[in-house]
Amino acid sequence: MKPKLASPTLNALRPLLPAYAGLFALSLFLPFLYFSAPLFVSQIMERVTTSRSELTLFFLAIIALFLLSVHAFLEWVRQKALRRIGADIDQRLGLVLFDAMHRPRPAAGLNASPSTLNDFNIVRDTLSSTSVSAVFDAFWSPLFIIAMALVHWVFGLYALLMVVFSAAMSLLNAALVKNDNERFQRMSGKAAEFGFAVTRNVETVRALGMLPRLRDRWYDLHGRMLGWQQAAARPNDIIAAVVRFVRNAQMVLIYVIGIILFLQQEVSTSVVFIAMIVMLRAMGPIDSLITNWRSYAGFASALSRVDAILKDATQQTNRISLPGLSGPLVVSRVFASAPGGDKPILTDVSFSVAQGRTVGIVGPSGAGKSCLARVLVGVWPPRRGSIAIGDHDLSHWNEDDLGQQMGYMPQDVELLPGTIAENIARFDPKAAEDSSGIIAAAELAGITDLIKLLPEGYNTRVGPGGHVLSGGQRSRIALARAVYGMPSFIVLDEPNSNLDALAEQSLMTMLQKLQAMQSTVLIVTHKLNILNYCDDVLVLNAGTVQAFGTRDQIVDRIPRIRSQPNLMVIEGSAEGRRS
Ligand SMILES: Nc1ncnc2c1ncn2[C@@H]1O[C@H](COP(=O)(O)OP(=O)(O)OP(=O)(O)O)[C@@H](O)[C@H]1O
Repeated sequence: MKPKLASPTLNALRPLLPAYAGLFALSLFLPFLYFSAPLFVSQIMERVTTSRSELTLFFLAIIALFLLSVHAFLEWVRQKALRRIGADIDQRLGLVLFDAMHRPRPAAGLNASPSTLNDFNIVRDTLSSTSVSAVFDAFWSPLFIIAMALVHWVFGLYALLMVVFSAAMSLLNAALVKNDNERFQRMSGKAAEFGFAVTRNVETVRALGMLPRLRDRWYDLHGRMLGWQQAAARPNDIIAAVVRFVRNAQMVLIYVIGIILFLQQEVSTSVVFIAMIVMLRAMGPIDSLITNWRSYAGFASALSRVDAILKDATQQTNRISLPGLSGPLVVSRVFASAPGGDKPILTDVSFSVAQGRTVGIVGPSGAGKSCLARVLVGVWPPRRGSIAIGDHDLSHWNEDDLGQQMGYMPQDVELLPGTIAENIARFDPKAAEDSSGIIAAAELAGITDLIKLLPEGYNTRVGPGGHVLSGGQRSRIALARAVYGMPSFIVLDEPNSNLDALAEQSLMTMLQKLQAMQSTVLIVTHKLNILNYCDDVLVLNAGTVQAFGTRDQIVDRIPRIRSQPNLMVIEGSAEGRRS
């Protein structure tokens, strides 16, 4: 069995090893071809200048041009291979990463940021760019040193000393800038996220006169980021200057060594010339590794962030797809907190709902109602306890299959970039051929009149650059999206908070139709009129079930529910709670 690498990203790219091996083999020929031009010059100096033969010059030129064209061709093949490797990396990891970014991960929650895709671009580009060929070329530096030693051992020793010096400088540089560079990367992410949050909330920011303060705060983060970048660059600049000086000086020194050897009649002048060229070739790749340290450091930190996202990515694909959702909902002893958080939000929540019943979930702000809604639809996995529909625990389902059989409307509705039809159909490509499901969902949600008023009806585009919908219009389209496919299990989180009286009436009609269709519906609400359309009521307070029972039982037992339009704290025992 092949040993597993610590990096899940590199593990996933293992099948590309033969491609890299091919690239390495190709890189094997290139160093030899580097010698074409210097050999041509030395041959001219040795043969043509003494024989004065133009024919020799002509043949030497033909050979040199042929070798140079082979060199150019192999370089082109190498670039093409690298580009193909880049496309392959994208194919292998692009979808997996996008998927993993949007799934909850037990250890870290859902904390992928928009810059994660940028990190992936850095990883892909580095692994398919000249950064790779530079490493391969550097691998051949010892060959050049041997070549120099074959010419004369003094040249070999000198080249070896130079390579060791440059490598030591490179390692020293990496060690000196490591911490500052990591701080720079972290601060760069923070500044970008802060700027992104301000851009997203620009209207509130301007309306409340917050722009100057937020600008200053962003500039503070930005300034700190630049500070760490400069701190990381400082040792690098000094080392780069030293390396540059040594690089320039080494040409002088090799000439001095060469001429001394020439004076001692140990080598010819053309050999000194070749030694100088070979020296350049030996040092070139190592110099470029040192100069490119920033891109290698950027690659390492981008790789570690992509690795963190991919670590738990395999869990989802292992789950099986189960048959359709049907049967009672049984929530038993559920404890939950936000993904990646420790603070308990739901504590020991248990209740069961027979199929086809409509349950109103009420309770004061911060009681955990939205958290319960998220747990019920599986986007927040419970810490402990189980949620089952029929005979199946929801945690055993494949998340995507489960989602397609459920309806969910979140508290803050945001539609995705696309048409109204695509949003209602949850971007199901089959809906483009058969729109009956979209129309049925729109009719059930009572939004056909609303759609008729839109500039291009179902084909109206929403999202950046598209038609701007009002909050109420968005909520109503999200309702149609929730009932698309006539799911038998639906969770609606404050569906009527943005609705006018007419739209609220459509919602009530929809609830009645869903009851007739035997769909189980759970509605989080602050507006108590909706309870008239519920069979059961669950009262949540401070993350625990305070009361659960039939509507009449609960509403009669807690008179304050009726009298308070905005339910604050509901008093009463948890009697009548089913578990
Ligand atoms: N994404 C989150 N990360 C961490 N904590 C969260 C998150 N969302 C909610 N909480 C916390 O969970 C608790 C319950 O929040 P929740 O949104 O479920 O309340 P709610 O009953 O729906 O309130 P409201 O009626 O105001 O919508 C709150 O204390 C909140 O701070």
